[in-house]
This record gives sequence, C-alpha cells and structure tokens, in this order.
Amino acid sequence: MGKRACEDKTTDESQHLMELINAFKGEAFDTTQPLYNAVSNIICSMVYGRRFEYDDPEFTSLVDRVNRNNQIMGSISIQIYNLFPWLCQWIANRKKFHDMALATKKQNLEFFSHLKETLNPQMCRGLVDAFLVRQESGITNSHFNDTNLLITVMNLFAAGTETTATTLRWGLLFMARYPKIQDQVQVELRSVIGDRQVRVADRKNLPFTDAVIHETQRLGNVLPVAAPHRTTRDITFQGHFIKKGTTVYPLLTSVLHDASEWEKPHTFHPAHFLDKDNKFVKRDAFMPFSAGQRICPGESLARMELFLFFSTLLQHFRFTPAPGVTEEELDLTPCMGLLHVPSPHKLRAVSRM
Ligand code: HEM
Repeated sequence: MGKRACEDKTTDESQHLMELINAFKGEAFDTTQPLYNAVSNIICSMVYGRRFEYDDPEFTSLVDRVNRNNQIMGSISIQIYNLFPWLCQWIANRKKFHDMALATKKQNLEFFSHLKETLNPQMCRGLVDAFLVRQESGITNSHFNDTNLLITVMNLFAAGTETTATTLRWGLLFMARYPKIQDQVQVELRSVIGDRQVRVADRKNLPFTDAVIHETQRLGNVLPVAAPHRTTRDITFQGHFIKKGTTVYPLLTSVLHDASEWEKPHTFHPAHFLDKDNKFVKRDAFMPFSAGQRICPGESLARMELFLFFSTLLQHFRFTPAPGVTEEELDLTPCMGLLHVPSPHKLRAVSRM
C-alpha cells in the first residue's frame, strides 16, 4: 500500500474528483459524497483492479452501504446491543446492519465471479486477482479461502473509506474556517509546485502543507477509539492492575489532545508540527493510526491519499463557507458515532485556475 501504482491511481482519481467539484460551479455543496466517491474508488482500484464512474449504480450502492454500515455501527442502539447482546430482538438497527452486510456480500461474490472468469495469472489487476491466483495454485490448508477473501475485501472498504474521506472533509472545513492558514498552504503550493501535478516526492518540500494535514488528523481525531485489544500478560498500567486476557480499548483522543504533549491541544495549530526554522517535525504523540504491532495496516496508503487529494484540491480551489455563513459560524463540533465526523455543512469551492 502507498507505493507507486497507488500514487498513479490517486493522482488519476484526483482529476475525476476535481471535475466533480467543478460541476458545482462555485455553488455551496456538501463535501461528503464527492470525497467518499474518490476515496472508495482507490479501494476499488486496489481490490478489483478498476475504478468506477461516480454515477454507476453498482458503485453508488456499494459506497452507500459501506457508509451506512459505519453509521449504524456507531449508533447508540448498536452500542447498547454490544453491551447487552441478549437484547438483540429489540434492536432494529441490528437487522438493518445484517441486511446490508448480506447485500454487500452478494455484490462482492458477483464481482469475484466476473474476475475469476477473466483471470490472467500473468497480469494481476488487483488484490482479488492475486488472491485467486494463490487459491488456484492448489495449496491446501491455506488462509487463501473464499471466506477470507470476502472478509478481507469487506474490511478494506469498511476501514479504508470513511476514515480517509472524513479526514479530508475535516481538512477542507478547517481551511474554510481559518482562511489565513489556507492562504499559507496556497502560497507554499504555488511557489513549490505551480500548476503541475503534485507528487508524493514533493511532500518533503511542502512542510507547511504537511503540518496542516498532520494537524487536521490530530484535531479532527477521526477514530477516537482504536480497535479492541487483549492483554497478553498480567500488567500494572498507571497504577491499575490489568489481568492477562482483559479486553482493552485504547483511547487515541487521550494522546492526540493531551495537554502535556501539545502546546494548544484544542486549537487548530499547524505549528505543532514545525520547528523554529519552519521545518516539519514528527511528534511522538501523533498516533491517529494507533501504535504497536496492530497499527493500522493502511497507514501509508491513507497518508499518501491525504497528501495527494488535499494538496491537489487546495492547488485548484479556494474553499469558503456557504453564502450567508461567516467563517466563525462554521461548526467544528463533531457528530458522535464510531467516527468523529464533522457536523453537516456545505462549502464553496471557487476555482483558482
Ligand atoms: C486517515 C485514515 C485512517 C485512519 C485514521 C486509520 C486508523 C486506524 C486505527 C486507529 C486502527 C486500529 C488499530 C489498532 O488495532 O489499534 C485501524 C485499523 C485498521 N485499518 Fe486503518 N485507518 C485509516 C485508513 C485506512 C486505510 C486506507 C486502510 C486500508 C486500505 C485501513 C485498513 C485498516 C485495517 C484493515 C485495520 C484493522 C487491522 C487489524 O485488525 O489489525 N485503514 N486503522
């Protein structure tokens, strides 16, 4: 993930995303759908080996279900169900969740069967092809079975779409809310990149833009709670004894907003990631992808997508609040759920080219 082929797919997708945004002709729009489409297509390219047109019904239904699934997973009723599973028959969202998972499963099985019919082992189009080639090599007792293929693909969509798209939405919202910071990003992009396509290799020459993206992830805090883990031995942590085998939920917010680590923990302050010479600096407490052996496996892909999509959009558009809304009126309170998603809002994207 995050390698050259992914870079090319992302730069190609950013052109489609810009066309979509251009079609709003400077009118205010909800940023959700365009960003979900672009980010979902990266997963489609990686998994199925092809992108979809944004209005293809196969694609719209897939994107819509992945996102509704995540919303339902974060709903209060499903959280109650997770605590008290015996309540299952009274939880309406549980049925919705299962129905949608079944529809996603059915759709994926159709995609897989088409990919199987057209499989050329010499030319793998994506992850599914590579998996099928392993399956057909006749290895028995292997992890390359049908269930693992389906679950892997569904996991990549669930884990890799809303996280990245929501971070980008926070980034654009912060830019509209703090126009002076947006000015600085655009001045840097203009002087280092000009009109050409941004590449991953440019990141080291764009310290301010890089700092803004890191600060977006820190303050946006898209995934406040990492995946549940289990202690592998008895341990005493901060004075509390935790028995081996206990389920623990790492709270990433406690690090990303820790007042002993960050100079301005609750403010959008890109200087958190800049030294006195305005060079980019890494910070140990920056861990939106969690840490340790189970750190997010999509980190490098996500970081590449965030950089390329964000820089390309800022290079081409000026983001401002909808007419009649002042910058100060843009609400930065997140909606509660599994993910921290910005409250509903619209932005204008005015072409700079
Ligand atoms: C800004 C974007 C993203 C953020 C903030 C993020 C964050 C995280 C976090 C905090 C975890 C839990 C790690 C733990 O167990 O402690 C995780 C797990 C995971 N992420 Fe990401 N992620 C992002 C994008 C992606 C992308 C693009 C992919 C794949 C294409 C991906 C695939 C996964 C998978 C498969 C897991 C589960 C790993 C496991 O069970 O061990 N993520 N992610």
